[in-house]
Amino acid sequence: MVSDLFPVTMAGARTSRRGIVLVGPIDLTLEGQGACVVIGPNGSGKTSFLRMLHGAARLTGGSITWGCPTPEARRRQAFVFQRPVMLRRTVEQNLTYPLIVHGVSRREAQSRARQWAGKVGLASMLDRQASILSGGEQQKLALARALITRPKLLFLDEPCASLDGRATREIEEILQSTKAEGTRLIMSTHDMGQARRMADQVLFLLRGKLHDQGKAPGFFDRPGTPQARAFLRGDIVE
Ligand SMILES: Nc1ncnc2c1ncn2[C@@H]1O[C@H](COP(=O)(O)OP(=O)(O)OP(=O)(O)O)[C@@H](O)[C@H]1O
Repeated sequence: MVSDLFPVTMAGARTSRRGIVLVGPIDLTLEGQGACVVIGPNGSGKTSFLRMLHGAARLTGGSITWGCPTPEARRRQAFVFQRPVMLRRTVEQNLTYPLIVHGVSRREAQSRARQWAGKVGLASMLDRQASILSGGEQQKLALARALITRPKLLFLDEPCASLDGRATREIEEILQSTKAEGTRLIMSTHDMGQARRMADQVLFLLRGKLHDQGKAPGFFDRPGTPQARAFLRGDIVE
């Protein structure tokens, strides 16, 4: 039996760089369902929070405890960055690569690559160089490349930054069906429309601390702190 990743518990968790705390200490337990959306002003620590939880930023204090051993938890997570890094290869090769690295046969990898390219609307672009795709197409490829490994948890850092309305909607549709299939999403966004559309749970970061949190949609109507209220109104919060 495969044990569950969740709940994950952060106890005094923090990450620092050259002695400066980027985010933390954070005390928080996350359960395994739905989309958790991380919001907050620029520099409040959203990216650092995601990276710390994923293990991409070193924990410099406190602990993070998964429902299963940490190496197993990390194997079952994927991370989509704000500016996806593409292999200088075709769309198909970008999709087959993570599978082949995990020991999947080339034939099986190609079949799954075609299936995933179809799911994200890139079926006609399999032979195209990934580097010449548009921003929206690259972000869809990055999503498919993350999802093709069937992660239980997907981190997304501003997945729709600099995308237009249509590309944003397409990405959100993929994320909604990913969520419906049981993958936990933890994502940051500056787009409060997107936060409202996507969130089951909201974390509001301010100056590297978890300042407020709540379930959606209630959080958006009744944030618990004046700072969260001001941020949601669009006021400058520092
Ligand atoms: N590698 C690093 N070295 C030093 N400081 C860093 C590093 N990465 C982030 N920081 C600092 O940590 C703080 C939090 O940054 P982070 O990128 O996590 O915030 P954010 O909420 O994601 O910001 P944004 O909304 O602008 O993307 C900022 O003050 C940033 O300058």
